Amino acid sequence: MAEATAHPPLEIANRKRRKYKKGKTPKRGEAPESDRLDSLQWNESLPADNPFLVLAGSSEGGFLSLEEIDESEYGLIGETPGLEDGKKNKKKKLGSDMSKKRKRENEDEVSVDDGSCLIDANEGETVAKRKTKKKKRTKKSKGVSDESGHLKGEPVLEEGDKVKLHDNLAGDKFDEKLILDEDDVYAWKELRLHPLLIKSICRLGFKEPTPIQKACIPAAAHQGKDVIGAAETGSGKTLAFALPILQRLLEEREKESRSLHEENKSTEKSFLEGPLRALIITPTRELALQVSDHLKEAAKFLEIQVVSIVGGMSTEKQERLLKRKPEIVVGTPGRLWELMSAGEEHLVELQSLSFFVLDEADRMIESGHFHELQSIIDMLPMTNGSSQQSVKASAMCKTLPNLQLKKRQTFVFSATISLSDNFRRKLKRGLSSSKSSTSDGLSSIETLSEKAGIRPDVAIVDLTNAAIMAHKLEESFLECREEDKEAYLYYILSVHGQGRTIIFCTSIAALRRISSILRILCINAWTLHAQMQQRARLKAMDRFRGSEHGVLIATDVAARGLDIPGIRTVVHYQLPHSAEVYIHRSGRTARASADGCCIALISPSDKTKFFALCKSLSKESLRQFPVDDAYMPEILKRLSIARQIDKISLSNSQENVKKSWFSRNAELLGIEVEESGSEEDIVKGYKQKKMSSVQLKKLQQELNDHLKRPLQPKTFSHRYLAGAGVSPLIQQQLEELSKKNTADAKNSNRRAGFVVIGQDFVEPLQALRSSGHEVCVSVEKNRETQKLAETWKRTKRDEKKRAREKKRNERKNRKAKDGIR
Ligand SMILES: Nc1ncnc2c1ncn2[C@@H]1O[C@H](COP(=O)(O)OP(=O)(O)OP(=O)(O)O)[C@@H](O)[C@H]1O
Repeated sequence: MAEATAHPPLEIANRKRRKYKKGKTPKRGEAPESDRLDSLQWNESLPADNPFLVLAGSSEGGFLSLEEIDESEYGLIGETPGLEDGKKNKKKKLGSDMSKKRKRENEDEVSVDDGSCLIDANEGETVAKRKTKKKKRTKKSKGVSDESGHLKGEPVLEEGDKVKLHDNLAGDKFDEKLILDEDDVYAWKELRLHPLLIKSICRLGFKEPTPIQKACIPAAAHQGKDVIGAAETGSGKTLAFALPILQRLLEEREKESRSLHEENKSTEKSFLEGPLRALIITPTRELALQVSDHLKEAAKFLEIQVVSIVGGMSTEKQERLLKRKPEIVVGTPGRLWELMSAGEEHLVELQSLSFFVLDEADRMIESGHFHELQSIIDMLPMTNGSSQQSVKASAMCKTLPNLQLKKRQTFVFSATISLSDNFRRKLKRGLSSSKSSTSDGLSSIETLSEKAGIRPDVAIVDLTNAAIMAHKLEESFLECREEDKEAYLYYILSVHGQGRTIIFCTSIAALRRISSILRILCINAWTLHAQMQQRARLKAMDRFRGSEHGVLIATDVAARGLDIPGIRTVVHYQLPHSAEVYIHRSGRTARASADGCCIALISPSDKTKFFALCKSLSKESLRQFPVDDAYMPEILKRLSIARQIDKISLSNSQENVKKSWFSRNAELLGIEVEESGSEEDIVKGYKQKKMSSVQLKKLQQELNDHLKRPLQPKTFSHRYLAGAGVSPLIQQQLEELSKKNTADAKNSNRRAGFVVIGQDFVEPLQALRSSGHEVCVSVEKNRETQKLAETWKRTKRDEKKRAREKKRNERKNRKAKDGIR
């Protein structure tokens, strides 16, 4: 059954994302022996005082676009106790909930911008009231989404609120389905969280706190301490700072309503609107939106507004949202500072700010937005200010109960924070309180923490393990020539393309190129980079989230914090700028309790960088990603056609852009444009255009023919319908067809026509586990091996020399003896 194209199952296969065909066999461009890692030479150009060991950030440019330049700096100073494996992950649900929500928000531009959330803790009548109010408000600010159109509710918290809240936990009011019972989340009990928070946790299905949550929540929520927290990627750091914030806000409300009750004052008070209590800053927009979603999920049963303030979205809408006085604001430094410097009331009245959070703190200090962050920090009231200052603060905040004028807590979190002993000692001694204190040799993250007002009794929770990477992550590399990277990427996606994959590039140019090639090859890939409109960025993220085997090609804008369930593979198409970025990029997979793998594509020019990276992460060996070379001829054939198509399409579109620019400008100037050049040139131009369009059609047809057939290894026998890379569904259909064919053959006394042999897709992680082998990547060891090899060669050379001399001497002696005779 060689002509498989005629078969209906294969017709189905053709409609699938990946298309296959057996093709001719051009030779795979093998990397020269000298380029292979096994024979890697210590590159003398790597200086003894390795520049990659210095973690330095550029000081110019935009925050996002800076992640898309072609320079690298590696180096991590890590010291760390192990991280327990103690988390159970139900994040899929959360992830899909969030994704659905974002989808809803995306449908309405306004709601995306808004990102505010009202979490309702009131009884039925209040809900009714709120509904009417909501209608009014929606009328006022046309187009505001349901979620962000939250209205001021009127909760009545009285004596015995706790009991009421417990009743809420019983679930009579909320018809929300909880994944877990209160009994299932017993492990959370010791953290003494508010019952409504426990209910949210039941809803999220998180059976037990992760180690970072266990360590941070008591210190932050009950001891009122500042926290510097470091733990591996995907370990639940967001809730580690979010839960203490919500806990304290809830406790304060209860106390306040109790004291109002004691004073026999009306306890009918809205907690929805109030001064800003928590300001959370993240380095990227997507992360800010994700963190605010996460907070909303955690605060599902509370009456707390969370608003996200990020760039790329309507400022007016965000101002409107801030007028509702949300207690929690999550944002990026650029837009926050833009609004603050314009005097946005809610953002500049910071006397009652109780929480200041820097998520992915080490990223904040690296580039352009540091100045904006610094300006925001300068606006914050001092945490350990004099009593005079407190008096001033109290005077300014007449509306605030004393309760809320407590000292501010600062949380600094990341997966890659390393604090010097000097800083730890300094913390013990007590930091100087002045904001103008200059860095006395402290690294920037330390200066930042100090300036943000970290107090001396800060809880430092460092749970990063010695390897720093997520413990269920399997790292690997694939060595190839620069020009073969596209082929190997296609190999990974087509032979092993199971689950979601993120491909990281450092430059937007590379991202554009590979996304165009992959699209021509019918692999539907979405892109994410800083030059995209925010709307398009969110759309790409949503589509990627919604596609089970989706492919996202991203710059380092997506490297930090993004939590998308089901990412099985991370491909480092280009190596990142620093070891930190490598850790964060790789951490998009193997999150919470899931596993995953990352593959770094290493060309000869990447080796120096790669060695430096391995050295700074203390890696001596790494697994080589296994490649079945038998697939490469067909892959290279497809790729060669795709490149030709890409080239023609690119030059056509460039021509069109040029033309449209010219005619547009001519139109603006009111000039009539005539075809330039001689008649001969014009005819030649038309001919060329026609030729290129004919060629394009021909190439497209040729590629379609290749893609119609399953991707098969060169050794594949035509007697079989299916080879590797056939999805389980197609495999099953082919087997049924085969059975039918065999039965028909029996009935008509013919020999059975075909046999089906195939295999399910093997995802990269499985392939790596089954046949990836360890290769030494330590520069020192490579140097030692090289020395040994050189010594061995020298010994051999000497031995040969000695043998030759011996022979020569023997010959001489023989001749001398013969002469004497
Ligand atoms: N106690 C828990 N049990 C199970 N899953 C949890 C728990 N806490 C958080 N999660 C889930 O784990 C995932 C990762 O959490 P989060 O995004 O907070 O990680 P992170 O440590 O901030 O990662 P990164 O360093 O990459 O930013 C999320 O999907 C979250 O819902």
